[in-house]
Formats: sequence, C-alpha cells, structure tokens
Amino acid sequence: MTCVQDIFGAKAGTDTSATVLEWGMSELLKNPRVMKKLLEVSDQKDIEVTSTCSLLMPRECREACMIGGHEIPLKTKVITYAWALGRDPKHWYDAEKFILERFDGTYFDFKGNNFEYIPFGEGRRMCPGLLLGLANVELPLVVFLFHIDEELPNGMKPENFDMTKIFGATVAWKNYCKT
Ligand code: HEM
Repeated sequence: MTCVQDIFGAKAGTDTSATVLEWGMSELLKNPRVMKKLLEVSDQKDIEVTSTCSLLMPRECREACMIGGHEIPLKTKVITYAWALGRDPKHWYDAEKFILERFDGTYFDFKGNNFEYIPFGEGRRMCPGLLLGLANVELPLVVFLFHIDEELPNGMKPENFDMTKIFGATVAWKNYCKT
C-alpha cells in the first residue's frame, strides 16, 4: 500500500524528479545538437521530456505463467527491468544515444501503454505522481534552457563530459561531486 511517507519521505516523489532533471540537463549539455534544436522549437510548442529513472519494478505473480520460455510459479516475485526495456535494440535504434526525435511521429507514450517505454511504470501500481513529476521536470528544464550558455565552461568538450552511472533503484551520476 502507498502511504504519505512513500511520496514525500522515501524518495518516490523527490529523487525521481531530481534524477530525471539532472540527467536531462546533462544530456543536453553533452548533446549540443539536441540542445540547439530544443532552443529553436521551445518558442513554438511545449517541451516534454521524460526518461526512465526508476529501473526496477517488482511484482508478485497472481497466477502461474510462462515468460520467455520460463515457467513462473504462483507468487514468484518478478522484477521488470525498465532500463533494459528502454535500451532494447529490438525496439530502439542507437538506443544509447540521446535522440529526442526518435519519438517524432510514433505512437509511443510514457503512460504505461507501451511496454517498450515505461518511465512511470504500468498497470495498477504505476506512478501516481506522473503529472506532478512532469511539472517538476519540465518547468526547471525550460528555465535551464533559457538561461544556459550553449557552451560548456573552461573549454570543456561535450565528448569529455562524464556520464558514468551508478545503478540502483534509480540511476545516479557516479562522479557527481568531482569537477
Ligand atoms: C519524473 C518523475 C517521476 C518518475 C520518472 C517516477 C517513476 C516511478 C516509477 C517507475 C514507479 C514504479 C511504478 C511501477 O511499479 O509500475 C513509481 C512509483 C511511485 N511513484 Fe513515481 N515517479 C516520478 C515522480 C513521482 C512524484 C512527483 C510522486 C509523488 C508526489 C511519485 C510517487 C510515487 C509513488 C507513491 C509510487 C509507488 C506507487 C505504488 O507502489 O502503488 N512519483 N514512480
């Protein structure tokens, strides 16, 4: 059962938005092409950015079933690995690259209808904070876009921008404190 502590204390409502925001800003700094394009379109339409930052979604089987040829008994705990789904080359070209245009003209949404991309989970236990989470991310990101210099400081090159990750329930920046 979800409780108030889950929302405000135990990070579901805070770490998630902060993580998406951090990675969104980092990806934009690392990919000047995307940043430039977003700046161009930002006057014309709303900007929508989501990302898979909660990686592991546990479920318990209500009935025995088969998954990928494996028999899964009743009450087995199964964990959906959202990170791997979002990078599966069966569904995504150049999956490791930050290409926002990949969603142009596709039917994908992020509301749990397409299992290839489930940043907010899916089904009855999907994220109840979806709308607040979007606002938490989109508003600061737009402010960031309007105020950021397109170039990195101190002659730093986008290709040297360190994006090393640490995997847990969310993805953290490994070298967060290093400059
Ligand atoms: C961009 C921001 C956010 C992302 C990417 C995100 C993502 C997720 C994901 C993937 C899950 C697991 C869903 C599943 O198991 O199917 C989840 C659950 C949850 N999220 Fe979020 N979330 C975000 C923001 C928020 C906010 C702002 C709140 C509350 C204010 C919130 C509250 C919760 C709660 C309470 C759950 C547990 C739901 C349950 O177990 O029934 N989330 N979130």
